[in-house]
Amino acid sequence: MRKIGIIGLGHVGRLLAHDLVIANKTDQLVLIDRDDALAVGLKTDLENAQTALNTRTKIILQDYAALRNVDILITTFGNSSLLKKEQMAELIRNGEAVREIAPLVKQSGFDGIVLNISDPNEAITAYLQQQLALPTEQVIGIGTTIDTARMRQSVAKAAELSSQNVSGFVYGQHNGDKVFAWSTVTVNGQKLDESINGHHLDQNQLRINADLDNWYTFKGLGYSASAIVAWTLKIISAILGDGELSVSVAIYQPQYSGYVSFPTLLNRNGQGHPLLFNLYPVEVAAVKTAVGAIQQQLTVLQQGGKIND
Ligand SMILES: NC(=O)c1ccc[n+]([C@@H]2O[C@H](COP(=O)([O-])OP(=O)(O)OC[C@H]3O[C@@H](n4cnc5c(N)ncnc54)[C@H](O)[C@@H]3O)[C@@H](O)[C@H]2O)c1
Repeated sequence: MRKIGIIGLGHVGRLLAHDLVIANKTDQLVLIDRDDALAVGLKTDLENAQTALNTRTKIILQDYAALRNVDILITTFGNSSLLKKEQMAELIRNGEAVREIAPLVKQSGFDGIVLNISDPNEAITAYLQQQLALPTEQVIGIGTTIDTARMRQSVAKAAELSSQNVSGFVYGQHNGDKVFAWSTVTVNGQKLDESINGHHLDQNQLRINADLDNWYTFKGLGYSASAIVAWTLKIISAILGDGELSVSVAIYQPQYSGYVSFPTLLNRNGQGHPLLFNLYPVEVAAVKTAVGAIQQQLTVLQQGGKIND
């Protein structure tokens, strides 16, 4: 039996719940939010939706104890409207949410895989791992998955190809010290310093275009959900046993003694092997800078940062 939990039923959590039910990706779904009316509304809507389906997902509401035998717990708590003010504005609030949620998850006896979406992603993932006291392999964050997808799409558009032809990764810190590791990027096996499909690609412009996608999404919608949910579903499939997936996710990287977004092979056990590329020295230095920035945020969280506004 497949069982998934979601904590936080805002834009991301509720779209994810919808897709899991519609595509029959789980047998049981535990839904939790601090807003009772929102949780009840979502459960009712999803149960009504199932009248049009030939499949059935059992929905369990607001019950931390039901997380005991969950395979994957997706954390999507937060307040994404704060991002309009400042990219790291959720740090303190989401730190408080971790301190509220973690004892309840622990008490349930949960021993599955945590996939954290909440931001600032790497620091909140690291803090969740510490507060849940689970092995690092079991606690991963979505990290720079979307940044990587946007980078590949930016390269693909410039080369007039589909993004399936592009490989390579963004390392570091989602929405912060992102490291576009151009040394890892290839288009059908060709490095970017060669002419690609008749185009000479400018890395600065590629980066600007990738970042612009984020800007347009937030300016128009005020949040982002579709891309993150699509990649979360791909990761869930890999963890539930459909094979292995290489993504740039927030993992504990012993080489850097901390959590950082790093290309990794995900499989049934959660974090599989980190993928080790020969980065340019400037890229290694940038990853170290990102690790330092993530560690600073983690220190704020560990010191019990409080909201003073
Ligand atoms: N890493 C990425 O690429 C990426 C992309 C999109 C969103 N995000 C992040 O994901 C998180 C969710 O985004 P969203 O747009 O759905 O946010 P949202 O503000 O729409 O919803 C957050 C939900 O979390 C709930 N919540 C807050 N604290 C809680 C707690 N202690 N216990 C239970 N529920 C709690 C709120 O009631 C709300 O329903 C945010 O942190 C956002 O920044 C990350």
